[in-house]
Amino acid sequence: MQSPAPFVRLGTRGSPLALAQAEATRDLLARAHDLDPEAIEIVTFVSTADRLKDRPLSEVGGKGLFTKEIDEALLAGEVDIGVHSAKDMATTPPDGMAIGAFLEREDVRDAFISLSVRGIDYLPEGARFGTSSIRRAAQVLRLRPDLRIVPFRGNVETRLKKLADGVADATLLALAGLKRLGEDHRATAILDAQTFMPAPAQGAIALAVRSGDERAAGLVAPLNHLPTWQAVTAERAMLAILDGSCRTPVGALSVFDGGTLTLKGEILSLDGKEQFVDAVSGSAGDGERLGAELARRLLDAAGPDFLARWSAP
Ligand SMILES: NCc1[nH]cc(CCC(=O)O)c1CC(=O)O
Repeated sequence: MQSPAPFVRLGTRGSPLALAQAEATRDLLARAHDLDPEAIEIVTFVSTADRLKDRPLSEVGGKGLFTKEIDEALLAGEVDIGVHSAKDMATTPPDGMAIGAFLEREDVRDAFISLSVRGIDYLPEGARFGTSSIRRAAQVLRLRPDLRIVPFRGNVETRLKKLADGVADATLLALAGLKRLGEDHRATAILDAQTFMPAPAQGAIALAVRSGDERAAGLVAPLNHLPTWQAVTAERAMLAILDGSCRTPVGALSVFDGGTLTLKGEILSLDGKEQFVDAVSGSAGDGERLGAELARRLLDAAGPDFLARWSAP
């Protein structure tokens, strides 16, 4: 006998973190619409980023690679909702797709993890720092130019295993991911977001839908968290102008004070020696404009050739 068609299908990558995010989405959908969670099917995809996991993302082409396969399945009608880490998404959604909601953001900060020392300052001269993020590498090198950056890709578990195997002396991971995996006790220290600005949209989960799919849009709408939407919109608008493809180190931090959003941002040279930081404030609903304004200010300060000089190959 054929089993009944699922009520709604979620598309996700198959990593433990991606699955945890899809399961959280399923539970929120079930609760918001009084559905049996069993009626919500989770369909997993292997992304290009997962297949090319031995090469730095800045090399293989960046953000769209985490979402491509899921985007295609969504457009083909094989799934109804794509569940993504917002920081892995291209700043412009592919044709025919829209972001229907951002779930309430987790902690935006990065966690420092080491099995030998309690903070970046304590690493011995020339220690190996494992990261494939050009933002994290630049931020770490800015403080500790003596450290050696070693490539460190793979999912969260793989990276923790690499640390245990001695591939590097320390690494940085998003605290949000560790929390969602119940692994935040692995954090040796939590970095201050003002000095170690997170990636734009870090800690937020985006729900993608087909443009014009009213049913899917209606399903995800109650899950949208407005302050997250506003903050992530501002951060992604900044990123869209600075660099949409992961090739320039960019950090961002949104802070709310009542209805006012302050967006702080930075761009760095790959070696961390040059850094431009600025902030803009305005109405929280004006994120697109705030992000664009901050990006222009940073570009003006850095000079016209900064991005060309300091983009990853
Ligand atoms: N690029 C990989 C990625 N994409 C999202 C997260 C963490 C979860 C999040 O930011 O929501 C991670 C891992 C990491 O940076 O440690």
